[in-house]
Amino acid sequence: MDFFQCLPLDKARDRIAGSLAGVTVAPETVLLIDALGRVAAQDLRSPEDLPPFSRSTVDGFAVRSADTFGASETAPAFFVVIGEVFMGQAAPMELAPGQAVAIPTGGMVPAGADAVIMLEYTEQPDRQTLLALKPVAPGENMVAKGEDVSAGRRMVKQGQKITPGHIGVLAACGITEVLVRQRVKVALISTGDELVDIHETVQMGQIRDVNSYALGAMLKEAGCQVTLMGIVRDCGADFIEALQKATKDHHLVIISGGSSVGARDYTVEAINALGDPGVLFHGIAVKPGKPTIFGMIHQVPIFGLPGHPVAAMVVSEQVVKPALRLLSGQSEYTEPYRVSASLGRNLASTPGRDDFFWIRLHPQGESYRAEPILGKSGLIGLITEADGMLHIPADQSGLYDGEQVKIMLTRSRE
Ligand SMILES: Nc1nc2c(c(=O)[nH]1)N[C@H]1C(S)=C(S)[C@@H](COP(=O)(O)OP(=O)(O)OC[C@H]3O[C@@H](n4cnc5c(N)ncnc54)[C@H](O)[C@@H]3O)O[C@H]1N2
Ligand code: MOO
Repeated sequence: MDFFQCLPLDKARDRIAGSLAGVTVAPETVLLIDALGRVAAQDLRSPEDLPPFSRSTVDGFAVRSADTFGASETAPAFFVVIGEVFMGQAAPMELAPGQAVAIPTGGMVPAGADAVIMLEYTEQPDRQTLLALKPVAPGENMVAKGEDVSAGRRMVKQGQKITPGHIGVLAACGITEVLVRQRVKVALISTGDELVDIHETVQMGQIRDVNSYALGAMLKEAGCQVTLMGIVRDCGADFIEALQKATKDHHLVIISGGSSVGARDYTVEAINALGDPGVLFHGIAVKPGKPTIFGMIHQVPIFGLPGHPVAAMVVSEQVVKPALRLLSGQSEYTEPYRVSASLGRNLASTPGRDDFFWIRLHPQGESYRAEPILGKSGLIGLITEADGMLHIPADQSGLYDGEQVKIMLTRSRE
């Protein structure tokens, strides 16, 4: 396979999606608190109304709203206070016209009442008498039974990533365990005779293995269970053994380095040797990231990423992450958050190739100025400055200084 026959990015993504159709990690049950960030393996519907009874949202008096009609400071509405609701207890009384009940924030609104008047808009000449100094509308200052979530409503959709909000609503319904997809188990292999692990001392000519750590961190952030398989020397037999081991216990394998055409490049041969269908493409029309490899060894997708760390990170973001979403059963593709910005300089791009630029955002008035971080793809130091990425699609030949662009955020400013 000739890697200079580069596949367009959209075709590469389609080929990956086609290969992963029906390949999804198995479900497992986890405790609610451990479900954060996991992908729901089933729809979750509320077994009950939330709140299960009407509740006050203020400290005040539960009343019939009609009884407060026309009330004002000069002509207050009169009520007889028939009792008090206590926090955490059922309200046993039923309000008749002209009656009011003292109620705390969160207390159960008694039968017959349809609104709560805030304490500060009332006066109590004595314990039994209440003056309402302004009217309240039906439903004011209270949450009706089932108003938050009605029984049977879908709270989480199968394939959705579970957020703190989902956890909250599930807790409110008393759901203690959730069926989610397993974390995608990813094995990372770095290749290259020049690489040493970060714990070792580097000799002249050697460099530390950046990709295992940078890619491992990206994948962990994406919710994967990551195994660093370490560095494999550029030798056919060792490499095949490492890859075989990785495919046995993982859902996805990433190899970095050894993807371009060269005497030491065993990745393609090894993937083809280990099982069908083998390599499905080698080379994508993307900069950086051209020498990317994708293959499947039986049901396990294998990515060969460029050795240059920054290029490997771009490909991870743009190509590996969509594959992870499919593997983890995520039903919806949510575009990464983008912010509008004005481009800070002219940027040339080659038509027929998708270009990605790392961007630093500078606040400018109500918006941002996008400053491209330009440098060779081997320079990892650049990326620490980046807030996001700019994509120039294959059908464009560049952008001008001052043009409005959309930046995909790769980090949040907290
Ligand atoms: N004649 C050509 N040479 C190259 C081309 C080309 O089109 N024609 N493409 C260049 C591009 S672009 C890239 S990217 C690299 C891809 O090469 P490989 O994927 O085979 O990777 P290596 O040769 O093993 O490494 C490239 C570079 O990255 C460093 N590296 C590798 N792994 C790591 C790691 N884990 N941590 C840190 N740095 C790593 C490695 O030392 C090399 O400097 O090919 C170009 N060549
Ligand atoms: O394609 Mo290389 O991956 O530009 O750095």
